[in-house]
Amino acid sequence: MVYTAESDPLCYPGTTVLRNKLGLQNQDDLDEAELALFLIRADEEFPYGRLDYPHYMALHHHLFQDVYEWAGQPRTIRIGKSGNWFCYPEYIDKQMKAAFAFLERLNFLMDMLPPEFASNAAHILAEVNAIHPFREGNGRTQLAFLYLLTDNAGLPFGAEELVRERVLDAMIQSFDGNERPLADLIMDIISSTQ
Ligand SMILES: Nc1ncnc2c1ncn2[C@@H]1O[C@H](COP(=O)(O)OP(=O)(O)OP(=O)(O)O)[C@@H](O)[C@H]1O
Repeated sequence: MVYTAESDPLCYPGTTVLRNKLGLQNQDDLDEAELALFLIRADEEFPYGRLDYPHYMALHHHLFQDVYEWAGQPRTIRIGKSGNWFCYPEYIDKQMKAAFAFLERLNFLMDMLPPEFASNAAHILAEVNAIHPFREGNGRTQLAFLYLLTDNAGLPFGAEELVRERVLDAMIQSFDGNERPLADLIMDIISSTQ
């Protein structure tokens, strides 16, 4: 996804292409390789963890370790999308700790009725999206983490509900303070019978 970014030391000089382990300096080539390598890692077993902040970072590392040196590490520059600026990097650590403390207080969303699970999971995802801890790969890490939350709660995960436009619209609305579409989407995901 294209970001509004400040001059970025993570990019090859004079470009908006992120430095990568493959040495690819063309964005289309990088997109293609990144997706292929991500899909291989997404198919593997995810790292074990406590559904906490370190686990979230480990998940990103797992998914993007073949592409970026900084996989699993928070970004250091300010970024935004379509006029929405995400958490300034100096506050990422504090905000992530707060989001994951909330999740722990809710006992990681276990033993909840589906609508309660959906609205709380939507809130966690909305928070983590507004923080946007990584320079790239946030959306895919969010959805991988949602899968871990459903799995831990013994709920199904209907991946067929993940229609790109619907996910994007729900995330953007959550950024603007309306978490309802995201909760409805999660409700459909966990109601899946496929
Ligand atoms: N204008 C916006 N405001 C808030 N959130 C947005 C906006 N545009 C996209 N997003 C969210 O940002 C996330 C995508 O972040 P990023 O591009 O870092 O992840 P990705 O995994 O590389 O991309 P994608 O999710 O598109 O595959 C998604 O959750 C998306 O819904």
